Amino acid sequence: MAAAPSRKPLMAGNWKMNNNHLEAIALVQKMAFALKEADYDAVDVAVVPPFTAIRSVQTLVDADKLGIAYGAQDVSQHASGAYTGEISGAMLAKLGCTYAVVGHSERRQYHHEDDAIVNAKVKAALAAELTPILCVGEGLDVRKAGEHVAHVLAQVDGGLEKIPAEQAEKVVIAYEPVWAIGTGEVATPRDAQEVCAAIRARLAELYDGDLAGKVRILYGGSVKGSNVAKLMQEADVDGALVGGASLDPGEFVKICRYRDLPA
Ligand SMILES: O=C[C@H](O)COP(=O)(O)O
Repeated sequence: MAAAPSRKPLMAGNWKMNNNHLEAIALVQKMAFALKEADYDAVDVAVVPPFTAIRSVQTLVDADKLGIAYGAQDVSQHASGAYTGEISGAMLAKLGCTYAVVGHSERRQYHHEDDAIVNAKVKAALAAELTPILCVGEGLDVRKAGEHVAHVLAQVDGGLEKIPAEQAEKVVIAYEPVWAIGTGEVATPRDAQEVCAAIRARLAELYDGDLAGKVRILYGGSVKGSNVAKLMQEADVDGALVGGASLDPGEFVKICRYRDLPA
């Protein structure tokens, strides 16, 4: 069963530390050339370039009135001040960013971001009216121990701590099992659905009303044109956070058009 019609799928390409600002322009131009109105009607399309390319992407998107949204790969937990190297939510909002990825496993692993920092970053993004894409996911050891659901739900609890419902409903959650990131080893649709459904059930416990039904939950980890259609058939998978495949415009457009692909 596919995602509920009330949740428009989101396909977001996280470029990670790839593409300078000139390469970014070329990539977005190629995507924009291929994507048609019907594609944007069917899915929200976003690119997440490195900070240094955001201004160039903004200029292109504005000049050509493109339907592609964009965001940042991280955001500071602080609003302003003496934080060398940090980029604030307000700065990103001023650049027209819609999204800020928060708590990506690479930030958690290489920059020691724990749930408290991730929670502060989610709050900072929301305060700047950015949509946080809150990343959660277990490592291989946790999965092998059968503790993946509990691990991910603890990250959801931590990331959303003290965030009121009117703010939480704007958050996008990305389930990215660490063992599937950049490895070519995609989670099975069943694995993805198990955890995405558990996340939605947790949202229903944390928040009243239909919030859980509104929040988009993405899957990320080795998503490609060859596996996206099957993943998107799952009821609680509302899109994908795509790494490597988003660097190839043809492949990313294929992912955005998953409906045309055989499942
Ligand atoms: O943010 C994206 C994820 O880390 C997935 O990366 P990947 O598609 O290269 O596995």
